Amino acid sequence: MSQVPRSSPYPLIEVDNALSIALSEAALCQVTQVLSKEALGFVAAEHIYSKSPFPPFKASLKDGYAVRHPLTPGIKQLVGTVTTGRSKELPPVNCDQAAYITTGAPLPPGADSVIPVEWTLETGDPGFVMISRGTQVSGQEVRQIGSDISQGELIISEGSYIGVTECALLINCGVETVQVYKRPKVAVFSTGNELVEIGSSPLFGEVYDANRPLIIAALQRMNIETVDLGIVKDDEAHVRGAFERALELADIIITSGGVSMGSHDYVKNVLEQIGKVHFGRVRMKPGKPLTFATAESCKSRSKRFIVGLPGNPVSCYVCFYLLVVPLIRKLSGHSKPHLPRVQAELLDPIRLDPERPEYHRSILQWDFERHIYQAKSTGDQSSSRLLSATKANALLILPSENKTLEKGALVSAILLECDK
Ligand SMILES: Nc1nc2c(c(=O)[nH]1)N[C@H]1C(S)=C(S)[C@@H](COP(=O)(O)OP(=O)(O)OC[C@H]3O[C@@H](n4cnc5c(N)ncnc54)[C@H](O)[C@@H]3O)O[C@H]1N2
Ligand code: MOO
Repeated sequence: MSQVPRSSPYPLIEVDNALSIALSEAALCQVTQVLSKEALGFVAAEHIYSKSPFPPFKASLKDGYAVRHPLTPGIKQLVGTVTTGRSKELPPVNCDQAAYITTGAPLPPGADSVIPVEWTLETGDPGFVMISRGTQVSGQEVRQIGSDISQGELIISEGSYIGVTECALLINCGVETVQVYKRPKVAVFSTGNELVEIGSSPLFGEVYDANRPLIIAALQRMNIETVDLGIVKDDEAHVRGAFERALELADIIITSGGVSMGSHDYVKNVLEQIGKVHFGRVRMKPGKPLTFATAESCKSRSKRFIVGLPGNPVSCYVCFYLLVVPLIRKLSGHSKPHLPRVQAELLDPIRLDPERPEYHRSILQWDFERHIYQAKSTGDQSSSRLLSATKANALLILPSENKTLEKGALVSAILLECDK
């Protein structure tokens, strides 16, 4: 035990500094081509332009009668019917004629305007219609070609996230395939002699490995491919072996546990041997021993990013959203790697930590009368109490000060589980 270091060799750096170090190390991944209908969750690696105008033809905005402006009220001869889809060709509509048309159908030749059915009456003769109000302008109730999106218009910029509406937009504009950034692949392992898998019975001193399932679930939610490397024993050879394997398998390696000052905390030592540790302590609560390193794979000589998350489950969770999520977003091509932040009003007084800024788990709710977010604490913030994270949708960023923030105080909050 006398060999245990009494102080950490790693300077305690500020959170913003830690984030900028990690993000400046992260270079963009490679580009790949995917089908637009399968592009959900990727980031565009090119500016994308519309292949066709939308609408691609002059389309009726109403169910009614296609006519030619100027049209005065009166009885008009019906030349046919145009519905959506491929209608049979009609003779050109002249000034005294009309064609029945449904919403979204293409205007027949000669017609430039539409009279809604509400402005018409039946005549008793199916070959004629009574128009009670004439046209005011040419093009009334008509969507012009390209009026929504013109051909060649920029629809998605490079670096933008492709969400549900962007996928639909690509298809709307005839774009079949897109260039996107490849998402990084992530290997995950937990370290700890005390850890057992759920399904086995823990003996005295053992606990279930909750962090690995937490990290893997959060990665799956982000559509990130994961490699599960299981639980690794707290000894140098096993930890080193796990890192060496992981370096060949994934772009990012995330571990939990073994990063503080204990006699069995080997993660930092091993990282010093296989790569470069950029930081090993961050002034934040929870998550002080958060560690970030880079290394190279032996075979491909590719740069790998390694995040050693602290073992306490809530510290692991907070550090995942604070550092790992922006890192993955940056490596996935996001032009804005950070999760969005909003301002919120405290619903309860909170005692601040005088030494470390706290990332306080909170439930944000919208106040419909005052149009602001209100933040409700999830209670006891112990770094082992996962209950403090279960209902949280935000992390309040509380400054380090020796005082209590009163109810009603305004604080910044990081929104969790946001894709865009
Ligand atoms: N002398 C000091 N001791 C500690 C310091 C310090 O600065 N000086 N920092 C403390 C802080 S802050 C944290 S956070 C923890 C983090 O330590 P480790 O990353 O080394 O984590 P472990 O010691 O391996 O485990 C801590 C705790 O978490 C439980 N754990 C670990 N892994 C898992 C898992 N996968 N699933 C569920 N629970 C897990 C473990 O059983 C321990 O109870 O260090 C403090 N110590
Ligand atoms: O920083 Mo540790 O994460 O407080 O428990």
